[in-house]
Order: sequence, then C-alpha cells, then structure tokens
Amino acid sequence: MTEPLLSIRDLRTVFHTDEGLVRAVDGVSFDVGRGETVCLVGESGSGKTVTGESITRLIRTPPGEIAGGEIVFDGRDLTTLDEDELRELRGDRIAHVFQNPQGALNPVYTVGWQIVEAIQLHQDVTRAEARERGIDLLDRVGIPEATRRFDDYPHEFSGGMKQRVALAMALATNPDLLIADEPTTALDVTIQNQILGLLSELQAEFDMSILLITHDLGVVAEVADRVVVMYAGKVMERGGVFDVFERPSHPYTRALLDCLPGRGTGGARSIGGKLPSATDPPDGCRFHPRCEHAVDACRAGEQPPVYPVDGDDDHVVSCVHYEPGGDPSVVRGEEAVPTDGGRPVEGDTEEDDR
Ligand SMILES: Nc1ncnc2c1ncn2[C@@H]1O[C@H](COP(=O)(O)OP(=O)(O)OP(=O)(O)O)[C@@H](O)[C@H]1O
Ligand code: NI
Repeated sequence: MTEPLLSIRDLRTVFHTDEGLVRAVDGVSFDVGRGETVCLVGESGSGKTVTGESITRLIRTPPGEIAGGEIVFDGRDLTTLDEDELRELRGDRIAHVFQNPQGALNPVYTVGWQIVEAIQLHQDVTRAEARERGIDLLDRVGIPEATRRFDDYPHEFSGGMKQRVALAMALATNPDLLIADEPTTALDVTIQNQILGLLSELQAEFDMSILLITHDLGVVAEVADRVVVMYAGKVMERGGVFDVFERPSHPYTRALLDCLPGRGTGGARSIGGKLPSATDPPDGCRFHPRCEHAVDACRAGEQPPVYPVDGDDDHVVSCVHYEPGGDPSVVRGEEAVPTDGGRPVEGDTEEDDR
C-alpha cells in the first residue's frame, strides 16, 4: 500500500471539566488512504466529532487539549504546527462540513461573496476568476440556476440547498481531505441520498479523501471503503467495509449491526445498557458492562490491544477473545458450525440455550 494521506497514531484528546478529566479520544489510530472514504461510526459520545476536530485542531483550548499522539498528513505531523500554519491548512488542503450548514455560512453576506472570499483566501486569482469558479462549483453541487443564485443570501436557500452551498465552499480550494461530520443528519432521507451521491461523485472528480463521521450504518454501507468503529473514546474494530459488514468481530460492532433494519434479530432499535460515564469509564474493555460475552479478562486493566481478525492485519479488533490462543467463536456464533456439526448460526443462540 502506498503511504496514506492521513495517518492518526495513538491520538489522545482530553477535556478538563468541573466533573473531571474527559478522555474523549483515548489512543485512537487509523489511516485514510488517498481517494478513500473512511467512515467513523459509533454511538453518541464515542468521540467521533472530537477525533475529526482534532485533526486541524478545531478543539477549543481550554477546556480541550491534544494530550498525545501523531496526526501525520501528507508526511507532516499536524500536532507540531502552529496556529498560523493550521489556519493555512484548514479550508485549503483540509476542509470540514458539519451537520448544520448554518455554521459555515454568514447570514450577512451573499453565498457568492463568501465563496469568492474562501477561494481568494487561499488562491492567487482575480475576483472575476473566483466568481466564475464559484458559480461553476454551485452548479457542480446541484444548485439550479447557479448564476442567478450566486448573489442570494443563505436564508434564501432551503436546508438541503444550504448544505450543498456549504459543500461548494468546502470544495472551493480543491481540498485533499474532506472531513464531513454528520453532513446529512439534519436533512430528510431523499435529500440525504442526493448529498451522499453527490459526495461520491465529487470525490472521484476532485480526487479527494473523505473522512465521514456518522452513526448511520446504512450510510456507511453505501459510501465507505473502510470503517473505524469507536466506543467511549476507543477504537473497537477497524477494517474494510466488506470485512466489517460480513464478519463483524467486536461484540460492539455486532450489536450496532443488529440494530440495522433487516439484520440480526431485527426489531431491536438500540443496544441494551447505558453508555459509560465520560469522566469515569470502566476498566478493561470499555464495552464490557454491556457485553454478553464479557469474561474476567475483559473487566480489568486497559482496553485490549487490537488483534488481527483471521490473520488479516487490515481488519483488527480490540477484544480479548481474539488474542492469540483465544476463541473468537465465543463472539461469532457462526464459527461454531463446523466444529459441532451444524448448529444454528445466529450469534445469540448460545445464550438462548442456557
Ligand atoms: N467542549 C467539551 N467539553 C467537555 N467535554 C466534551 C466537549 N466536547 C466533547 N466532549 C465530550 O467528549 C466525548 C466525545 O464527544 P463527541 O462529540 O466526539 O462524540 P460523538 O461520537 O461525535 O457523538 P455524537 O454522535 O453525539 O455527535 C463526550 O463524552 C463529550 O461529552
Ligand atoms: Ni459528533
């Protein structure tokens, strides 16, 4: 594999709060390859947004602080850059879009004016050239009558159209990496699908990498090349989208997938049990209090290291059942089939038998 565009190693981002230290991102590692879409998934509070915002240090300091790790982007460790260098990078080579496009748009100026500003901030072009480029971008993101709409104000666009405008602004400087944090969550399903389709098209056209943050596994199945599953600040599982969906290996990943309509036991809308406390997470595997497969080894010490699934270094899981000499069939019921002669394959039958 060629060198990834972005390589995050052992990232630690904390918040100093009145209730104590929140280890929002606690030793997270993953790569984003060139031209690849990597999805960061997990329930609310798992640290997805903080991970995305740590990359260009959008984290407010204080209370936030990047306490450790490396964020290597195109060969440079971003954690060593000063504020000026980061500003230069943000909105130029790395762009963000957020759930609420309102934040990206200033209500006081026309969208065209804002796009021209974004282009001129990073590129040495005339106003007329920037305008032409901006109209072209609005057109590319699917704004009808882009030339006429260019001089409209943000409030004159609907929610879905506003998100397209925000996307046009993000793409204005032809970024290498787009970090999209729940960009379609606030939109209705039809518009969601349009925007996601658009993202894929633009990705190919602009040859950029996308880090897409979402808790919607349906979206992940649609667009991801690779998946990083987070829980309580830790990576639980990481791998190619096909591997993770076909052979989900961490009990947490399996539980998440079981919540998808048409998969698993069906009916279940969310995982049982409570999310851990942000300031006082459990020892051992952070998921163990909600895990039906937890054993003593899961309850003490640190989060387990990541182990390859089926000897595949590209698909890894942080679960003691996968350590060398361990028995993953405890977690993945289907493994039991060849050994005991054709018992039912569902992962939860063992429990039902008891
Ligand atoms: N400014 C802050 N001060 C204190 N704690 C924070 C701050 N921002 C985030 N956190 C905490 O960091 C943890 C991770 O939050 P984060 O927003 O990254 O979760 P998320 O996975 O993006 O969730 P969601 O799906 O709800 O967006 C949470 O426990 C959250 O309360
Ligand atoms: Ni978030």
